[in-house]
Amino acid sequence: MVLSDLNILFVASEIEGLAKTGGLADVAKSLPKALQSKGHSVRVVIPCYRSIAGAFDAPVVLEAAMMTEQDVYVDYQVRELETDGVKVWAIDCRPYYDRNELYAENNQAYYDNGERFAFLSAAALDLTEKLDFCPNIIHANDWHTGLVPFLLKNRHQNNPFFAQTRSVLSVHNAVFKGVFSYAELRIIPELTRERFANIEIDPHHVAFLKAGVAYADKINGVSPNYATELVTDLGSQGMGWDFAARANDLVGIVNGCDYGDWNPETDNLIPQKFKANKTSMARGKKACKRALQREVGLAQKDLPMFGMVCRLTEQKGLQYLLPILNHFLVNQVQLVIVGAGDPAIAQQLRTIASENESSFAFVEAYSNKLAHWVEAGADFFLMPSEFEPCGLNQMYSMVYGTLPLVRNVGGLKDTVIDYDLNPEFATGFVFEQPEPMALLVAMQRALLLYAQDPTEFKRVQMNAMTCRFDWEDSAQQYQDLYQSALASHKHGLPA
Ligand SMILES: Nc1ncnc2c1ncn2[C@@H]1O[C@H](COP(=O)(O)OP(=O)(O)O[C@H]2O[C@H](CO)[C@@H](O)[C@H](O)[C@H]2O)[C@@H](O)[C@H]1O
Repeated sequence: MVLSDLNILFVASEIEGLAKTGGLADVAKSLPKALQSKGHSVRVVIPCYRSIAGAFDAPVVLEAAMMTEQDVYVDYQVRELETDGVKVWAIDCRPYYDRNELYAENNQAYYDNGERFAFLSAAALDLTEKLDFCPNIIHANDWHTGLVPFLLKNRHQNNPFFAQTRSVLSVHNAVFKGVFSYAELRIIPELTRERFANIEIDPHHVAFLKAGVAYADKINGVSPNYATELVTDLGSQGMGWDFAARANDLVGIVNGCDYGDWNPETDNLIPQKFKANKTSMARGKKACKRALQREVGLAQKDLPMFGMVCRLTEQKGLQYLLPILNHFLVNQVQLVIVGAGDPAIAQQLRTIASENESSFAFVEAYSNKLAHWVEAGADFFLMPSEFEPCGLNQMYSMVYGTLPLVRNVGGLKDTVIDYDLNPEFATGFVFEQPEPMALLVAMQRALLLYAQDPTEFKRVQMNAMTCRFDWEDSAQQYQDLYQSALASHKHGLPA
């Protein structure tokens, strides 16, 4: 097998540029692009959501019907789009995907998500055969596509088209398992004919993520440290046994940073571009900070600024920040949070913002422009996550000279070097304990460096700006993982 010549079918529920709610989308755009530039033929399969601009005008490359239940066929079309030179096959099946959002509305998951994403997995296999794109590797991502490896082994095990195909599952976030009852999954007849104890969470429910973990030929967590956490009870969020059973096939591969999108020298979204030298950075960041202050209504002063951009969930560590926020804002400091999600967290942030109008801004939104502005204009970027499989914003922050302040978990541990532990190579600040006081102490440490030693602060910013997390390196590791999947026997059903 010539390794630069693989056919790779990358199946995901979102992709940056077309449909995005979080970091999975960034990976679904950047990794296929990096793999393609290594010479592989890559196709990305996603649902054709209503929100994808121009999707319904994109050319139809396949009209198909897939049998779901006995004698029941579901019609679908495949529309061909492109992001950054990579072909995307969007499954146009309007009853499932023509909705306002991707997964949920008003914080309420769609009632038929089990069926919608079971269909995505089954149709990905159906369409690749009908389009005669014979994949060496099918790369599934998270629970949404966890049934891909399951179906490859339980539906297509004797299909000659897939005789040489192996599957890989990337785990971006094991907290979401995709749990559905057998009764909800009638469109997957394999699951109505018999029970699969190895993917069940109880006699009536299966978890799509367990299906992916049980049946993929190879599995990876999205950072080396996350891969080690996944085999523990705590880090796997209840799936430690499943991951431990596959420990020999589990590796960690850190995500990269797409420097085409995130780079202060070329970023057309930010108010002033800047380079990785002290003068350019100081001027550029100052202009970006002023613009950000104006945009979010903060006092236009030369104050140290902390930023945060995230989904509002406990994962992101807001429960550590909220109790200390008022206390921290007593300092000569500013803080801006851009986020959307949990209404209760949003309400608390709104209240604190109304009490601290000149020093704290909360923008309840999902805004790519503001994400770039915060990365460029802030001095520090907060990621006090309870858990963080990899994290991308800490890498984005670094290249903008915005020092990440992170908890020592998951991929944050693999990517940020703490100032006090290793001043020479430091790129940010790291704290250990999952508690508000530990976060506060780290924030005070960051402030101290900023206020007491501006020259040293700039040196650390330069460290961060010149640190590289290239997708090319990660793609090389995925290529190695694909190779080991291809070398593995087409094993039968796991016990
Ligand atoms: N309000 C907002 N406005 C604008 N942009 C916003 C935003 N909220 C989030 N984003 C953007 O969404 C992405 C978030 O990426 P992360 O990796 O930090 O988190 P996420 O938890 O979604 O991803 C999961 O998958 C990724 C990919 O593997 C892992 O890195 C991560 O640890 C794991 O939890 C970034 O591009 C960020 O800028």
